[in-house]
Amino acid sequence: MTSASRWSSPWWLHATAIPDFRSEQGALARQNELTKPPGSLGMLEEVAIKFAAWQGQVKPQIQLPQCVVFAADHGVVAQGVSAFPQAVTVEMLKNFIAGGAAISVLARFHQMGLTVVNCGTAIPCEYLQGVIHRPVAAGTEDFSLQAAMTNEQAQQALDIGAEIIDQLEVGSDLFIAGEMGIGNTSAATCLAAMILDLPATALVGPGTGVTGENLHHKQQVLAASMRRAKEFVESPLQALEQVGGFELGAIAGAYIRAAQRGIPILVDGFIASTAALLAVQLNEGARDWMLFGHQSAEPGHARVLEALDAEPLLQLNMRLGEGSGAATALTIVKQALALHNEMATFAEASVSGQHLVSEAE
Ligand SMILES: Cc1cc2ncn([C@H]3O[C@H](COP(=O)(O)O)[C@@H](O)[C@H]3O)c2cc1C
Ligand SMILES: O=C(O)c1cccnc1
Repeated sequence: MTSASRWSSPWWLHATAIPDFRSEQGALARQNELTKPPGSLGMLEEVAIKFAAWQGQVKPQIQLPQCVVFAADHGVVAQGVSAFPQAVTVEMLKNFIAGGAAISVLARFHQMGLTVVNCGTAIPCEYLQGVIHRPVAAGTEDFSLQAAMTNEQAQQALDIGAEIIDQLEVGSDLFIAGEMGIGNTSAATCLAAMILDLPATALVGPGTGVTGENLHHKQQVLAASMRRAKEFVESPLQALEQVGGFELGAIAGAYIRAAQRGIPILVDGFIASTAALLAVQLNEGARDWMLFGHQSAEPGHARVLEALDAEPLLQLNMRLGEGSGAATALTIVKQALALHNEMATFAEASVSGQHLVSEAE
C-alpha cells in the first residue's frame, strides 16, 4: 500500500532526488573544452549538462530507456467530444502489444522497453496478455454531469504510476510516459484549465480531429463542465477528481516517483505535459527531473509548457500522444550525449582555443 496512512504524509509529498551539482559543473567545463565555439551546440549542450547532473557523472549515457503507456476511458465521450469511438482505446491496446502502433515502432527503433498499463477501460480487456491490468473502474464518470472519480480513485490512480516506476528494470535511466484514452484531450483541457485558472476555451483543440461545428460543441461541453466542477476544486487532487482521468493521475504519480528515485523524465505532448503540470502542483521537486520532448500541435500545449517554464526540443506538428513525440526527441537526446562524450577537446586535438574574449564576459 503506497497511499497515505493516518500518521504519515502521502508518498507523493515526499522529497524528490537532488541533481548532482558537481557533475553539472564538470559537464559545463567539458562543454567549454570541446572543439567548437562555446555554446555553439545550443540546447544540445544544455541537455548533456542536465543528464550529467541527473546521472551524477560528467559523461552521462542512456542505456535502458523505458516507455510506459497508461490507458483509460473517459465518461465524457458520451457527449460527443472525440472524432473516434470509445472502442478505439482497447483496440489500440491490442495494437501496442502486437507492435503496430506508432509508439511500438519507435520503441523498437530505440530498443526501448515498452510497458502498457490498463488503468480502467469501458470495454473489459483483462483477457489481454502482455498488458499490466490495474483498472480503477470501467472508465471515469461523465465529468460534464458529475465528478470524474472519487478521492479514493484519484489516489489509486497516482499509486498505479508509483507502482509501475518501482517495478521498472534496475538501471532504467530514462522514463517516457505515453497515454491512450479516447476523450483524454477533453480531460487534459479541463484539468490544465482548472490548475491554470483559465477558461477551457483558452486550451481546447481538435484532439483526434474534431473540427468546425463539432469543435464548437466540444468547447461548449468543456466550458459547461468547468462551470459545474469549479466550486468543488480547491486543490490539484480535487481537480483530478473532478475533471481528470485515471491515466492522467497515473502519469502524474509516475513522474513524481521517477523524480523521487532520480530517474530523468522525457515528457511527451499536451496530455503528458498536463499530467506533468499536475505532478508539479502536487510536488514541485518533480520539475527538476523533466525534459520536454516536443510541442504538440494541440493548441493548449503552448500554455501548459509556458506554465511549466519548459522549452521543448522539437516542434514537428505532431498530435498523437502515446509517448511518440518524446520517443522522437530521444534521438536528439542521444545525439547530445554522444557529442558531449565523444568530441575531442582543444588540447586532445591540438586545436587553438578562443583568442578574442570580450571584456563584458
Ligand atoms: C487510432 C488512434 C490512435 C491514437 N493514439 C493516440 N491517440 C490519441 O488520441 C486520443 C485523444 O484524442 P481525443 O480526445 O480527440 O479522443 C488519445 O487516445 C490519445 O492518446 C490516438 C487516437 C486514435 C483515434
Ligand atoms: O499532444 C498530445 O498529447 C495529443 C494530442 C492530440 C491527441 N492526443 C494526444
